[in-house]
Amino acid sequence: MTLLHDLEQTILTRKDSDPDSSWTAKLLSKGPEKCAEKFGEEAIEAIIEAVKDNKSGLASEGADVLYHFLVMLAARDVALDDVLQVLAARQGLSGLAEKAARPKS
Ligand SMILES: N=c1c2ncn([C@@H]3O[C@H](COP(=O)(O)OP(=O)(O)OP(=O)(O)O)[C@@H](O)[C@H]3O)c2ncn1[C@@H]1O[C@H](COP(=O)(O)O)[C@@H](O)[C@H]1O
Repeated sequence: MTLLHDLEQTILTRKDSDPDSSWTAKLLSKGPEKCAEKFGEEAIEAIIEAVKDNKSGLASEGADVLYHFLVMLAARDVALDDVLQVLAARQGLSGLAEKAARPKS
């Protein structure tokens, strides 16, 4: 399991959680459209840091982008592995896509 897979699993558990119990649960309770909107906001914040060449800011906003991307995927029932398999296939690794997406821990 990768760190992103672990985070995906945590986010999925929040789908059944009380919205008042966590930020993730609250965001998911607002629906896929709100999750997508939030992802867009975070992406813009990352773009701003990249344009400013603020490396630490870009790393921090990049983490927000990855987290909100996973929330957006979860809200639409798309698995991280579905995304990673597309990437792997583009590298000519379609037969090895699952292995590439989910290295043994
Ligand atoms: N990785 C993250 C993560 N990254 C960013 N965020 C939250 O995303 C929110 C977005 O930042 P903003 O500044 O836009 O938030 P805001 O201004 O409070 O929100 P708005 O008023 O704009 O809606 C912040 O509240 C951050 O804390 C995260 N919240 C949770 N996680 C992880 O998700 C998992 C589940 O966390 P809980 O939701 O706390 O259960 C844990 O592993 C957490 O580490």
